[in-house]
Amino acid sequence: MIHAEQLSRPALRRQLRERRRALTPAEQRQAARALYRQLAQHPLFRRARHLALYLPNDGEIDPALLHREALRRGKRVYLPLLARWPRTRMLFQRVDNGETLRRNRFRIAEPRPQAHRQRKPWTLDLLLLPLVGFDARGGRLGMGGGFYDRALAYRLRHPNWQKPLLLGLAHACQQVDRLPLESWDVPLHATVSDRGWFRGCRPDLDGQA
Ligand SMILES: Nc1nc2c(c(=O)[nH]1)N(C=O)[C@@H](CNc1ccc(C(=O)N[C@@H](CCC(=O)O)C(=O)O)cc1)CN2
Ligand SMILES: Nc1ncnc2c1ncn2[C@@H]1O[C@H](COP(=O)(O)OP(=O)(O)OP(=O)(O)O)[C@@H](O)[C@H]1O
Repeated sequence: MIHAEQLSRPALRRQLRERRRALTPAEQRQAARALYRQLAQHPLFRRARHLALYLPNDGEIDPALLHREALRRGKRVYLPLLARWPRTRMLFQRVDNGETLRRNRFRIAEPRPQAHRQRKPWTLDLLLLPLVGFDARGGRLGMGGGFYDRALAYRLRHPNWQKPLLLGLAHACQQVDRLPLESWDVPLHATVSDRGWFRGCRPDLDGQA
């Protein structure tokens, strides 16, 4: 496992991004299926009515099987959408099966903005977050844009607000021993990888299994 303290944040990001990009298509497919098995029957997924996930980029683990299953079970599925202004803002917008998407400035597909389909993050039940690196206590390293941290900043002001449940999705090889916690970092309740669950700042999640 990588010892995160010995590396700068950019160096750590570079190493971990290289790792996930190095996975072969067969390894990616296998990891996506293993992730699906970890989550599809879990009560936290089964109970969620409004859930946000992402379209994979740069070797991220692919939640497409969960996406399809969520739609099959009649859940509402949301994707991140970068706001035109301010450019640091990220919104969550509901998507339909087969809806045409466009590419944002990072070349990641996203829905065309439609205000009536957007939902405030604190009203979602479950948020599945992409990540570059994670640790076993809820630490998350993202792509460096601060988009998720900004969208979730209300959590730091309202620590008792429960929604949504924050689950990081990862390849097992993205785990590091300990990520330094920045003042704006919003800890994850847990991270789920193709090899299992890592409870973060909600040790009581066990009680919900
Ligand atoms: N799948 C997925 N969707 C997501 C995110 C994510 O991490 N994963 N985001 C989570 O925040 C937002 C996009 N954030 C991003 C931040 C930086 C880069 C990135 O690749 N930066 C390049 C430079 C690209 C450029 O400027 O043209 C780089 O660092 O190499 C990509 C996405 C919204 N959608
Ligand atoms: N709540 C916030 N308000 C204002 N700026 C923020 C907030 N959260 C993060 N930022 C800024 O965003 C920048 C990137 O943060 P960080 O490196 O933690 O991003 P990240 O978690 O890797 O990215 P992402 O959340 O997009 O995946 C930091 O310079 C930080 O100042």
